Amino acid sequence: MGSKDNVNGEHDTIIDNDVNIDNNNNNNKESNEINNSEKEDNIETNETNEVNKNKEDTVIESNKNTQDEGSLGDVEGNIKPMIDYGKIKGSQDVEIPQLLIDQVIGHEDAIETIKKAAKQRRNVLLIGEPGVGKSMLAKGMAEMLPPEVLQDILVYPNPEDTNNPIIRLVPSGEGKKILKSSKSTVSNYDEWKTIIILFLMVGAVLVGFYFKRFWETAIIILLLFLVAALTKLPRNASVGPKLLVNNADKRFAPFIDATGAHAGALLGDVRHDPYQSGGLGTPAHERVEPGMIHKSNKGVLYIDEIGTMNMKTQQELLSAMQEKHYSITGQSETSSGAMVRSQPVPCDFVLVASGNIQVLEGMHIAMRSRIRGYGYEVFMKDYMEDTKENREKLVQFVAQEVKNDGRIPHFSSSALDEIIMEAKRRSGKKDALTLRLRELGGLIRAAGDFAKEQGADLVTAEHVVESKKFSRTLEQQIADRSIIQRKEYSVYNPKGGKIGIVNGLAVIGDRSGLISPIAAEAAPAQSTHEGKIIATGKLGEIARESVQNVSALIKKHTGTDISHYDIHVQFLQTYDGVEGDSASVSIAAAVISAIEEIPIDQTVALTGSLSVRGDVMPIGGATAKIEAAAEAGIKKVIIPRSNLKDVMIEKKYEEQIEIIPVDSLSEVLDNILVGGSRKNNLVKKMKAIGTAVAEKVPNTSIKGNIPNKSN
Ligand SMILES: Nc1ncnc2c1ncn2[C@@H]1O[C@H](COP(=O)(O)OP(=O)(O)OP(=O)(O)O)[C@@H](O)[C@H]1O
Repeated sequence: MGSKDNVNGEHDTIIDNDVNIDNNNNNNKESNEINNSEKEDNIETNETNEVNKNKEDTVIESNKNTQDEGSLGDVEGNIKPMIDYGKIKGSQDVEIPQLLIDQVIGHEDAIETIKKAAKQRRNVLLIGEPGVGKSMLAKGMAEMLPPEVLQDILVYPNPEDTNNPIIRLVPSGEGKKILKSSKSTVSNYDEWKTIIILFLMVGAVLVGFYFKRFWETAIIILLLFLVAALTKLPRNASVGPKLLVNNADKRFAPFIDATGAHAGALLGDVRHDPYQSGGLGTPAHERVEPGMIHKSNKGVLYIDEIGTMNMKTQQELLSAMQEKHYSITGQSETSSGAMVRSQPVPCDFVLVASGNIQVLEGMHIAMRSRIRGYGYEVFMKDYMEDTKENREKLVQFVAQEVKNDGRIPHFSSSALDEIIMEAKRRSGKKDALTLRLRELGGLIRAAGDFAKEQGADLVTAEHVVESKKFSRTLEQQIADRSIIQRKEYSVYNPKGGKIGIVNGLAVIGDRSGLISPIAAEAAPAQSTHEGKIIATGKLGEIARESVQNVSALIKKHTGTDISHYDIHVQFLQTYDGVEGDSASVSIAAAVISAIEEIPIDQTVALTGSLSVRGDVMPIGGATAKIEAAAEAGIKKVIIPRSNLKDVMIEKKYEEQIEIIPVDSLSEVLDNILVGGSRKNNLVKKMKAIGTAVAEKVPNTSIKGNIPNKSN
């Protein structure tokens, strides 16, 4: 991009790269090589210079902007730390708060709500992107619930009805003691029984020998043996309770993650016992298994993606929440466990449900209403403001991640700077830092692993930068490969000018840019009434819409009625899932180029969403798109002006690509079409579209162009 050069006044203006194509050759639809000659039609010279001067202003401004926000260095090249580290040399010097809730970064409002909910034992629904800290908040909430109210739950045999085991609650820690004493009672009884029988057997042998009555002695011994064996069998009456929930020695209220749990694990179950008939099997109470709702009694039950849980289970969960106790029974109807139903087991938990916004669709309507009525709903942020305090919090986050991982070295201040910078880039916004911290944690671990591999004691900025290369997401890897493939098969070629072909830009996944060439062809309509827009593939709808949007503008300002044409639009080698709205400006440019037979500069790539008025509206993923264009060898990239503040390209791309922010379609055409008077005539006419926008944004290149009323 040459940002520093430009700031220092040594900017390469786009005049240098501007190209002229002989107007007389414009009827020829074949590719035209761009030449760097200064041949301009005299009539157009003054205006072109004006346009180019304005372009310079615009480019300088854009580069300044990315310089300010996207670089660690200042204009002189001095490295400016992201925060004032003071005495802190690295993450090893950063204090980590004791409580988990204080380790959660960037969700002040959500933390406030969680604290309130913990105090009043309210349910909470957390909605947000993956990896922003939802389960961390839920765990933090459990730490805030009072542990002194915890109870142990025991299940006893019911002598009156063996299929209805008895439930008993005792203060936490008592359960273990009861179990121990009942076990020792049983074992003492067994020991005494064995000693007495042995004693009787020895006595019988001695008496038998003394009186020489061997047959009688043998029979007595056999009988004693039988008695011993039979008294072992019916254990039911003598065995003690089973400890269902043990909260002994717990410092905090339980946090149970029931994400993806099936009904048995969630609600409790009674195990099947094939030998239970005839009283020979395991007693019913010993087969009772607690559910997560019981284990989380007096604590937090956390369920991520609650909408994926089946409705029946959600309904049961709801009744457990309402009643605060739930009897345990066998979940499988065909199992002997289904005959058993325990007395109600307490399950007084606080529910923290979470997921992304789609999760609401699968959520039981009464469950949502219950949370709303007896709790709070929180929409989590995925970025926080880029302030000094928040940067410091990110440093704390790095220290936490290093400590939690336990296998990587600490981060030096330069590495911390690099992480803050990456958080900025990943937010996709100028004044923001990402809160998708699980993924940022991935980069921290990758950089740590790399530093360790290199035998370093501290992670440095270089380690972070290097590790970004091998910790690329799948989408980034797909995008990289597609760039190579497309280059190999000449799907696009960043050279010269071509009629009807434009280098569009798209995003796959979260933040991976992709060159998406679009081809348009215009032929006189076959139908006598009206031309057709023929667009293929998944993005056909967007193509049609885009051409329709632009048709009124073209007719009004160029006099060309596109309904006299059949227009074909094709996305060359486009992947499924490429988001398409940002292609609308590109499609419009390709169609205008095809109709007007003016070539498009292939060294330029383009992104933007087009309004019916011809305004270029903001799009997502500006940074990723610009970086993809630079990777693909593109020299200039046109983006909506309103996206300029979001641009934070990596330093290595800054020298490679020039960013041209625009407001209107006419500016797009001005920057992307090549040619002399033909192009200039068209742009001049199209300028009329942008006038309204120019009034709003005075520093655009539209200055001085008056709408041509004659058109
Ligand atoms: N706001 C945050 N503050 C501190 N650490 C965070 C934050 N968000 C995420 N992390 C880190 O990322 C890890 C994963 O976060 P967590 O499991 O809470 O995300 P989540 O929103 O529940 O994700 P998912 O919906 O995919 O389960 C945490 O253990 C922590 O290391």
